Amino acid sequence: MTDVAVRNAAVALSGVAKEFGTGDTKTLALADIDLELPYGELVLLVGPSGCGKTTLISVVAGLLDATRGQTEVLGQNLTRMGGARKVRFRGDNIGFVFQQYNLLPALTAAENACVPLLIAGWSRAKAVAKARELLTAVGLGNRLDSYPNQLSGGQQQRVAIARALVHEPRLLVCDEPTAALDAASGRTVMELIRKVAVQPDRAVIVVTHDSRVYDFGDRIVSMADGRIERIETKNSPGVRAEH
Ligand SMILES: Nc1ncnc2c1ncn2[C@@H]1O[C@H](COP(=O)(O)OP(=O)(O)OP(=O)(O)O)[C@@H](O)[C@H]1O
Repeated sequence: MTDVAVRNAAVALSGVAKEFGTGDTKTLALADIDLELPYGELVLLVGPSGCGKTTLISVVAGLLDATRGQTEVLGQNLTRMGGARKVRFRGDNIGFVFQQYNLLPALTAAENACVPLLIAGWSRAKAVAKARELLTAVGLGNRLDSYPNQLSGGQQQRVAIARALVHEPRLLVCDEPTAALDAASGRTVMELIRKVAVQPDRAVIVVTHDSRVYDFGDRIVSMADGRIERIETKNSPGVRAEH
C-alpha cells in the first residue's frame, strides 16, 4: 500500500487480523484483510452470518483492536493510537447507527438527536437547535417533540440517523440499519443515509443482510470466513479478492 493511496482513502486496512479467545476456543474472525475505501461513497458490507462483518466495522470504528495489521481511518493510524485518544477520535469523527435504534424513551426526538452534542460540551439550546435542523433534514420536522413510543420503527431509525450525524462525523458506520424495518421504510432509511451522509469528504459503511438495499451501494464488499471475497463497484463488474 503506498502513502498516496493511504492519504486518499477514508479507510485503509493492511493485513488486518482479529482473533477471539485462545487455545481450543480461538476464532479467527478476520484473516489478513487488505481493504481501501474511498471518500464520497456508500459501501455495503455483506456476507453470511458469522463471516466477520461486525468485527470488521468494529475495528474500523476503533471499538475493537485488531490482533495484527495496520488500520488507518480518516488518515489516522488507529493501530498506534492509545485508548483515550481513540475514544476522542471516535467521538469526534464517527457516527453509529444500529439495528436497534437505542433511543432514550424519556427524551423527545429532538432531545435524543442532540445527545452527542451535549456530550461534546455544547449548550442545551444550541444542541437542540442543531438537532432540530438534522431532524428536519431527515423528514421529521413535524415530529421534533414526539417521544420514541409515538414514532414508527422507520421514524425512530431516522431519529437515530439524525443523532449519528448531528456532530458531522466524517465516517458513518451502520450495522443492519434496515433489518427491523419493512421494505418501504428500509428504502426511505437508505435514501436518507445516501442523501445526508454521502459527501465528498465523508464515507459511509453499511453492514447488511438485506438484499433489498443493494442498489444503494456505490461499492459492495462481500465477505466469507473472515476474508474479503469480492468487491463490486457501480462502475465495474466484480473483482474477486486475491488470497
Ligand atoms: N466477542 C467475541 N468473542 C468470541 N468470538 C466472537 C466475538 N465476536 C465475534 N466472534 C466470532 O467471530 C466471528 C465473526 O463474527 P461477526 O459478529 O463479526 O460476524 P458477522 O458477519 O457480523 O455475523 P452476523 O451477520 O451474524 O452479525 C464469528 O465466528 C463469531 O462467533
